[in-house]
Amino acid sequence: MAFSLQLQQIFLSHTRFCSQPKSITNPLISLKLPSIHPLAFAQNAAVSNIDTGVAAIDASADEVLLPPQLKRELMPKHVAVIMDGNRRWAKMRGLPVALGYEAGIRAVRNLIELCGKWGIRVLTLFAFSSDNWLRPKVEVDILMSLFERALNDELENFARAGIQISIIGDSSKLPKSLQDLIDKGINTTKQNSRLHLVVAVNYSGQHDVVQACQTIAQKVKDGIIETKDINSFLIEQELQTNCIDFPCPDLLIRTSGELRLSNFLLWQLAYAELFFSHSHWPDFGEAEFLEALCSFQQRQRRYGRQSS
Ligand SMILES: CC(C)=CCC/C(C)=C/CC/C(C)=C/COP(=O)(O)OP(=O)(O)O
Repeated sequence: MAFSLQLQQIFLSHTRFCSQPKSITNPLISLKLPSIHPLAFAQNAAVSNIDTGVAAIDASADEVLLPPQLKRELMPKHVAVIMDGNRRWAKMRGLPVALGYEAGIRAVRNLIELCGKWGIRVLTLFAFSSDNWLRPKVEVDILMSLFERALNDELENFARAGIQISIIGDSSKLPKSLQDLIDKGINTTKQNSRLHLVVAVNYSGQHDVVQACQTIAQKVKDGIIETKDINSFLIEQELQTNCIDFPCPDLLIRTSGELRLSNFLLWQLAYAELFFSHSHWPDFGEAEFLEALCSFQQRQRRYGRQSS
């Protein structure tokens, strides 16, 4: 993608903030160019616009329709969401759990549309944690069939709306029909660049770090890299989010009043701003998203620097 190349060129021209060599033929980074670490920007006033995402969204700036409360230059590039409270929403209404999840999927559709309209580049949704297998089988089955139906219903719309889909997590444990549909979705949307929708299914943030460590340890053992080469950029490239141009969320939203991360994107959330909403996920609509974004735009992101 053009904007990703542009950012990576900027990154490569600001090498003093990274300890590893930046040649793209270097074996350390041969598979994928390094992603942009927030610290690289935070320490360099010359590229401070990139810190706020301006350069990144210029490519589609004409199509971005923001409400007056939001400033384009302060929009997050990557928003991640823990969509909590679907069952509670259903129980409060005396409805079966399945209807809570169906309402949750309507809220997902709405949020995807808003992200596309407001120029957010990446939306990562925590749809199913690897701990969720511990739920009653009937509930897991409901969720799996709802994922499948939703994906099936939306695939054509994604293609039309320029949405790329990726999955993080271990999808090999999902029903085969869902795995096939996911493969189809990834293939048919891979050229799209308006919004990258990343769905975490059977995902564990701790496991992601463990598998990255295992891959890196193997590279050391095979003599591809030395222990002293291991740094945060190298680790980030081995995480499952290495498929995303902006792997670290700027903003994490969790609904339903719970104040925890629940094993979601543990490495990638290091510098994210956190927003906790009291709404249950099915009630999280435009007004609630706007509130989260306004709150985000009032934050001073310092990455450890002193306040200005
Ligand atoms: C295609 C796609 C991305 C679909 C997403 C569907 C969706 C809303 C999934 C949320 C799944 C989930 C396990 C939520 C957390 O608790 P909870 O909401 O089950 O229940 P709680 O009220 O007990 O917190």
